[in-house]
Amino acid sequence: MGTNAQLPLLFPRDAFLAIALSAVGAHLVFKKWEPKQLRIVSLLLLFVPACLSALLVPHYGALRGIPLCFATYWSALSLSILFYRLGPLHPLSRYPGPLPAKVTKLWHAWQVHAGKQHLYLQRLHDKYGDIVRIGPNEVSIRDASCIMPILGSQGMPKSDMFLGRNMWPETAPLIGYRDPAEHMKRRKPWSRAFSSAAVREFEPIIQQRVHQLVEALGARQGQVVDFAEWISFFTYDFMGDMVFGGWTEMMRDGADQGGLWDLLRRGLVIGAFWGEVPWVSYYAKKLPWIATENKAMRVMAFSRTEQRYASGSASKDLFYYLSNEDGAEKTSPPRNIVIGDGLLALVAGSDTTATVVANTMYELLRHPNIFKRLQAEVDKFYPPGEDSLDAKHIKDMHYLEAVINEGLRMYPAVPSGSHRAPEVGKGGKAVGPYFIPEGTQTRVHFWSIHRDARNFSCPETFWPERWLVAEGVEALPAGAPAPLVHNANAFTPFSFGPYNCVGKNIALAEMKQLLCHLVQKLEIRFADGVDPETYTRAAEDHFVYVVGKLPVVVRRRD
Ligand code: HEM
Repeated sequence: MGTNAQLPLLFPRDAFLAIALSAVGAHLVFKKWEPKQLRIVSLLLLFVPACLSALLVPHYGALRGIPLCFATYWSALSLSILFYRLGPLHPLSRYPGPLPAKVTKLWHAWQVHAGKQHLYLQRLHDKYGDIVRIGPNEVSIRDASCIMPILGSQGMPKSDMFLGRNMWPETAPLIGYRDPAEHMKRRKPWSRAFSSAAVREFEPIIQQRVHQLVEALGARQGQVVDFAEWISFFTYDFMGDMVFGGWTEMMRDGADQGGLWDLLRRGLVIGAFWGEVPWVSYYAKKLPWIATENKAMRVMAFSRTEQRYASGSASKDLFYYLSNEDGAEKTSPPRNIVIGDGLLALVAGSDTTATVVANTMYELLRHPNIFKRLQAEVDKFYPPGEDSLDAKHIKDMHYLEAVINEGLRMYPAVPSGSHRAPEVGKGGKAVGPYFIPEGTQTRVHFWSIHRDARNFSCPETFWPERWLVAEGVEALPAGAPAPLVHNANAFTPFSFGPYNCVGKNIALAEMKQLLCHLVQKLEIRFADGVDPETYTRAAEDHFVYVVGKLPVVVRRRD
């Protein structure tokens, strides 16, 4: 009996084979169910090989048998994954892309973390074509005909990218809702808040904050100021007013004294990384230092929300709609949802608008003739003495609109788009000339589409006139490339379809008012010795396009 107990279950060769086959089995489990729970992952990666060691210990003893078993199991698992991802059986095998990206999503996540994702993806599209495999289960698309089938109402729902980005799953904000019906329901108060009528209610806040910015810059005339920083001060102060009826006073202080900015920006960078590899975030969020950082942000958001609940509505700010103070819904949403959405508005509305205005100003400063033409239009509608804070002429200012459109075209605030994925259980979706298999993260790369000569003539040139020519407002100037290529359907800075930017109306109103008043009141030039290219080089794509310093000198015009 004692002798039988020591008999090995299998000969060494069969034992190794059994271990390798078990690893392939584990791969199939990971592939089919994508388990994230630590208990199940540990079971598959640690417990199973630990048990299988029993097959080798009788041959090699515990000291060699256990490590040998683990090495065999993990190697077989890695090889199984590698061969599948690179092999012809993978559903994305027909799509080209860089080898490391096909092997692991960590490759692309690293590019995202480095902040140059927008340029990296543009290079990939130039090299591989309109569809590129940028992860084992992910593609990027640069084909304007795919915008509607991917992003439109019959398109794809959101992917799990936002599960990774979201700091606290229990306070999922609107942007993270994957279920189309839930998303539509949750978007209703936002749509009420940003209807054309409601946006007019925000005009006095815009005017007051625009006036404050121009005064603050005017008070610093002759000094070097970082225009990009001041625009961010402005957008944060404005969004604080618009969302919560008041929060920050960065323009008054000339600084982010509460440290809100740093906290949110760090969240943006790490969130962009996690969005690429949601399973990493699942574990990372449990790490003590990340948990502490999350907590700081949460405490800040909670305290502001509590204050706003306590003070009630002095005006119809966004909170008024989000918390159902307008009484449009039968039941009010729980506080955690309101907190999540309030914070989303602050982040989604501040950095995006700031980045577009800073980039547009950068191009205006590089093209003094365009700046002059804009100034001439502003002076025509708002001659000296006329209050350019009164929005009455803005709708007639076609050149202002063209300048802003051109800024949005060249510098979409979300350059690399947000992810979608075919509906679960449908097997995949045909999108233009492509078939996207189920489980494939899919993005439309706005940056590349906006800078594609098939969509826009001279795509790398800041040329606002293109918008006027395209609308028939003026003729194509002599010497311009004819015919004008202008694919309006390819212009999607606010995305497209049911998940598009809900704040588009307010963002446009804010940017027009701001640029109009700035140009009426101030002369602006690059500070001496500034190399404008440094500004473009410093820009980074962390889901939102983040700009560097833009040192300028201003002079009052009156
Ligand atoms: C120039 C300024 C802005 C640009 C270029 C911009 C662009 C975008 C883009 C590209 C998306 C992603 C849509 C998608 O997933 O397909 C988005 C979403 C969103 N934006 Fe904006 N945005 C801007 C300003 C604002 C403002 C001022 C607000 C106001 C709070 C705002 C609120 C939102 C929200 C809540 C979402 C999520 C919508 C949803 O999931 O239903 N954005 N934005």
